[in-house]
Amino acid sequence: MDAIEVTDLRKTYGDTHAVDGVTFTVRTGETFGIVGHNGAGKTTTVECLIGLKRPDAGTVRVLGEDPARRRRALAQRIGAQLQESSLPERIKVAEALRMFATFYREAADWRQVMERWSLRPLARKAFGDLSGGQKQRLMLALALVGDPEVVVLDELTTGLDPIARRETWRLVDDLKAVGTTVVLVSHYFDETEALCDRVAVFARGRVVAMGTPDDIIARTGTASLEEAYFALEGADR
Ligand SMILES: Nc1ncnc2c1ncn2[C@@H]1O[C@H](COP(=O)(O)OP(=O)(O)OP(=O)(O)O)[C@@H](O)[C@H]1O
Repeated sequence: MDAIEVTDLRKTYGDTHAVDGVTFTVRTGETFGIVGHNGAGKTTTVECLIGLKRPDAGTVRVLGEDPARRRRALAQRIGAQLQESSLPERIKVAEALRMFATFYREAADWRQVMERWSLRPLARKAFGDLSGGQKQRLMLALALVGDPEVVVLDELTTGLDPIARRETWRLVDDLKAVGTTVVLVSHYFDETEALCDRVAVFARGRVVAMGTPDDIIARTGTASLEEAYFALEGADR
């Protein structure tokens, strides 16, 4: 069974067709990229995947369930690191991990998660005192403490310096290695190209290309996913 099936998804805000007939599937164990520029409909799509938004039309199935109806049950099986997600400034790293573990019926051992994501030296540090990269590492660990089958990462490395970005990429590679299904939302084409098995390129609420980064690059006769995007985006207008 595919981990995620999205068919003809539509979501409108007033006159804005934020998501305008999007179809894709994510295979179990795959790292799937949703890439596109600001306002392309990426976040709205993932909000529908995790049940935060209800589609106007189309169907969404995550692990065989409808997130709009089964959000609470699915929350036990999906880990999400969302754009601009945050924590209280004073909460300590270990405290946050311990607290998040209580949200899940079958959580991972939070101490092991802390160890695995190299957070032990920061255990007693307050969230507000962490660097951008450390905060991101903690948010990623929190998304994983429920031992999820599917992980959704939205704009994982926005605002990070190049070193912290590369470090975060390695963490995503580690996730892939243990067979977790990952949906990676990004407006960085290099990141998507480096990390994802397959990619859906979004523009103006629609998928303008889908496939492995190599396929999309070859099909468009370009040298990178970013160049491919501009070629497709121009052709789509
Ligand atoms: N709650 C809302 N009310 C009105 N319009 C919205 C709302 N949420 C999103 N939109 C609009 O829908 C479109 C798609 O937004 P969305 O956030 O899904 O795009 P995105 O690809 O994730 O962009 P970004 O990379 O900037 O986060 C945009 O034009 C946005 O302004």
